[in-house]
This record gives sequence, structure tokens and C-alpha cells, in this order.
Amino acid sequence: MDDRMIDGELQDQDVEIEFSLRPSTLAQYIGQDKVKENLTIFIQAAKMREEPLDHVLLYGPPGLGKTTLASIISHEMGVQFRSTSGPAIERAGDLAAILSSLEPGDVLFIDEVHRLPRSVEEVLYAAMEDFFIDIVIGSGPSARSVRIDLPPFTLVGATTRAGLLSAPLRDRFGVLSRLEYYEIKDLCNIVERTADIFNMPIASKAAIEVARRSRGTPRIANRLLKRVRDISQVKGEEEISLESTKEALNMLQVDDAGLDHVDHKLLLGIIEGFHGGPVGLDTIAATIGEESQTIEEVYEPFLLQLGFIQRTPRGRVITSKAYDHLGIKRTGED
Ligand SMILES: Nc1ncnc2c1ncn2[C@@H]1O[C@H](COP(=O)(O)OP(=O)(O)OP(=O)(O)O)[C@@H](O)[C@H]1O
Ligand SMILES: [Mg+2]
Repeated sequence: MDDRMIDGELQDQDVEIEFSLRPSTLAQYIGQDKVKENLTIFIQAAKMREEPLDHVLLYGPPGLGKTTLASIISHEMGVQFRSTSGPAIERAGDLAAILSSLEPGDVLFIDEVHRLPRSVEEVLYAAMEDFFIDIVIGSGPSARSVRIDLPPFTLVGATTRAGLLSAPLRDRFGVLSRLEYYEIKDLCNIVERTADIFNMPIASKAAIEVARRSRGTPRIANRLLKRVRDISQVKGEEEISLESTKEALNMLQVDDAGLDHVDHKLLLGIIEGFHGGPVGLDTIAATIGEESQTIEEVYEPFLLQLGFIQRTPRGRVITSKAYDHLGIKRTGED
């Protein structure tokens, strides 16, 4: 499928801007107040004890700021940031090489931590708990196990799929922080901050408009703003106006609630095919020609969050809020 403008996953078009937009301190990190409050206390306490911070697990949908927060943690602790990902560590030896090159207190960031191979994960347990690893050298009768002591470090794990994390791994994180979709006012601040970095003033109504259509996700807000800026510049505006913002977003086919054609297809599929439900996930999948898992993990979360879809024991139901949004009258039962 094509890249969706309002997909929270990282796309090629985001790469060049993301680095320059990443806040580097907790104070610059907008929103997620509960997470920030906790981390501030834990970081302060760790610094007072002159110990590394407890291992931190950050989880939540793509584009909400997990990688950003991980690098902020290392910055606030005043230590190095080392970054890798679950699928990149194929063997226990790869992990041993990374861990033994750490300096005391360093932050090791493992993105997609739910995708660590099982054999690597098992080695990680002792590393996280007691800062050593046992690795087997050689094979057959001459194989022997060697213990390597590690500097104390902080593991920051990130995942969009906390449910896929094994219990023993999850239990070894001292701090579990769940990132939530952002409120409009926070997204608005993010949009204004980004516009500032782009050196392009934005009318506050225009910033609100971008925020409203960004599905609670900073990455999407920044991506939309970039397109809005293009239109505004072509029109020769000194300040991004509400008018060009609406024009750009309509051109991108992102509606007032941040929904695109894929969301519409899903909602309309249930409304037209099944009188709005309840209907089972697999039936929906077959009707609109998508995989159940994709619907459940990619399309549905934000629609659930908006209250446009409800999960019931008998299947998915389209709410009247969604009917209103689409401007469709409910037919059938009532
Ligand atoms: N709280 C925030 N304040 C300001 N900007 C933010 C914030 N959170 C995220 N961003 C911006 O959104 C972009 C995406 O954030 P980030 O890459 O950290 O998301 P992620 O949760 O790691 O995504 P993924 O699940 O795809 O790895 C960053 O470039 C950053 O500029
Ligand atoms: Mg990330």
C-alpha cells in the first residue's frame, strides 16, 4: 500500500527533518506530563545516588516520541547514547560486543525491543539484573562458558507492541512508561515550535488546524506542517494562514478529524456492508481486502481512540459519532 500521509510510522520524507526537530531536554519535550514528571524524579534520584538510572521501557504507538525521549534521558543523565534495535542484534555475541563497549552509566537504547531473538534476550536478563554476561565460546566438547563483567548501564527499550514482550524481560524494567496520543494543545505547541525552527511564522488558527488533523501524533503534525508550509510559501505568504493550511490538508485528503481514504474505506465498509455492525474483524478484513492484523494494529487504534469504532463481544460497531462525522444517517434498527 502507498505511504499514508497520516501514518505514524517513520517514512522517507520524515528522515531529513526529524533530526533537526528532536528536542534534547525534558523541558523542551512537549506534553506527556505524567511520563515527564516520573522521569524527572527518577533521573534526579539516580544522579543524587550517583548511580545509573533504572532500566526504562517506553511503549506506545509509532511517532509519539519514544526515540526522542530515550535520547533525552541520556542527555539529562549526562551520559553517552548508544542506539540499536531488536532485529539488528542477531546473536548473543553481537549483544556482548555492544555491552562490553559501554562506559559506566551509558544509555543503551534498543528500539523494537520486542523483536530481540530469544537467545539474545536470555543473555540480556543477567546483563540487566547483575551487569554480567555468560557467553559460550567454541562448540562441542571444547565449548566453555566465559563470564564478562559489564559496566553498570541503563537499558532504554522502546516498543509499539508491549503485549509481545515476554514477561521475564518486561519485569526487568524498573520504569514502565506508556506514551499516550497527544492532546490538541500539546500538538499545537509542537507545530508552533517546528514552524519556529523552519523560520516560518504560523497563524494560531492554522496551527490548531494542523494539530486537529494529526491523529495525536507529533510525527504526523510535523509531516503535515511541512506540506502546509510548501503551499504557503508558493502563495508568497509571510505567515502560514488558516486558508492555505486547509487547502493543503484538503489536497492531501486528510479530513477535519485526521482521517484519510483508508479510514473512510474501513468505516464505510462496515456501515454499507453490515449496517454499522456488530461485525467480526475477519469479516471486515475480507470485505475491504485488508489483513485482520493490519486493521487491528494500524487502522483501528486511532478510530477507537476517537470513539468512532467500538469493540464489543460480537464484533466492531460504528458509533453515532462516526455517522455524524461522515454525515451519514443511520438506517436499520432505529
Ligand atoms: N514531545 C515532543 N515534543 C516535540 N517534538 C516531539 C515530541 N515527541 C516527538 N516529537 C517529534 O516527533 C518526531 C517523532 O518522534 P520519535 O521518532 O521519537 O517517535 P517514536 O515514538 O520513536 O516513533 P517510532 O515508534 O516510529 O520509533 C521527532 O522527530 C520529534 O521531532
Ligand atoms: Mg523511534
